Amino acid sequence: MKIGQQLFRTIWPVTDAALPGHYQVAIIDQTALPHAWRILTLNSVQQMVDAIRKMQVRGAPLIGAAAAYGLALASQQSSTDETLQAAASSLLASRPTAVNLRWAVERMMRELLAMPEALRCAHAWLEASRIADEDVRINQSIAQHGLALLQALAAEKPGCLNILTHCNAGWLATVDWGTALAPIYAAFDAGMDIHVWVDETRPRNQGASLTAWELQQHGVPYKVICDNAGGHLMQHGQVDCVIVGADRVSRVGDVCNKIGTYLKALAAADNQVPFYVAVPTPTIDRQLEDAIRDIPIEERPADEVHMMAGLTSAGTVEYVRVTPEGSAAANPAFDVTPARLVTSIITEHGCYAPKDLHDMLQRIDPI
Ligand SMILES: CSC[C@H]1O[C@H](OP(=O)(O)O)[C@H](O)[C@@H]1O
Repeated sequence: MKIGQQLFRTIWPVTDAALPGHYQVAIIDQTALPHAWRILTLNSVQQMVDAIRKMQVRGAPLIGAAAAYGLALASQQSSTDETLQAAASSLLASRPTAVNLRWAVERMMRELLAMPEALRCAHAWLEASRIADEDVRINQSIAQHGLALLQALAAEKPGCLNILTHCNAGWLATVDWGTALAPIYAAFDAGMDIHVWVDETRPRNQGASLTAWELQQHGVPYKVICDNAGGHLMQHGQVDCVIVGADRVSRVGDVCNKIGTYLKALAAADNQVPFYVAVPTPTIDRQLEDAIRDIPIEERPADEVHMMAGLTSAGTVEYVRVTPEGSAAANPAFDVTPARLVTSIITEHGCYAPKDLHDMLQRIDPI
């Protein structure tokens, strides 16, 4: 994505000046946005695990690519089965919900363990870059399929198309272009009259801090709203559709996404507002039977509920407590929206009603 005069992805390999022939991995530190732009260079799989766990790098497709690069960093130290297995286990344990991370680790390990140790390091960097490049192509395709949906909605109503989105499923959550925001960028770039309601998305505020920043950088009109305002706006005809991302989707179209998505889907159903989910096929878990029962929902630290970060008048970022000392807090990071509440799933292969997703999956080869 273009930031100022420069094109960026969210993750990329850089040559290690101190070690010719070695690479580091550069990421945008998403915990610094929107108040600071900070690039981190990672030198080891442990540093990648820490960055994923701290959500310096986040978003289902992006943590898949990050895990792939994490294995490339590990193979730079040693390419033995033991080293790679240990690295894979650490990466898988970093965040349990987004299936992309498991998908990327399994794909990398299938490739690497099948070849001689001497060839593994070079191939790891190549395969990680392939995963990153595929993500970009997938999201560009999601953008076009989603654009057609938005154009069909706009054809039915005069004036501005109001789209609500939850959390951040923009280019920051992927290698580039995003998933839920990809059709929005495509619509804006095509000259459509659109406006985006941006759910702040407590407790980490990925909407208020990341989606708002992305849309501002691109010039897309938006308003940040508190998470509880969406239902009211839908009741008053101010939302023409909802588009969200996903962290794991079952083959029948149950959607696991950031906490609060389910409540938006309920409000959308109650107000006949189309509810779209943008899903690259690596986010679909073909083995998943019962999403509510079987998807591991990450429980994140209680401090994410107790504390909030903000910019002081002096221009420094400080954390403040918003709950009484000694309070307990629960912090499930995701919830599951049943397929019955999903209007259409936007994939790189086209848009599908949940009931048609399984047939599509039968026709395409997993990547
Ligand atoms: C296209 S990103 C999908 C998904 O990932 C985000 O989770 P997190 O910010 O915790 O990494 C969020 O649920 C997005 O909708």
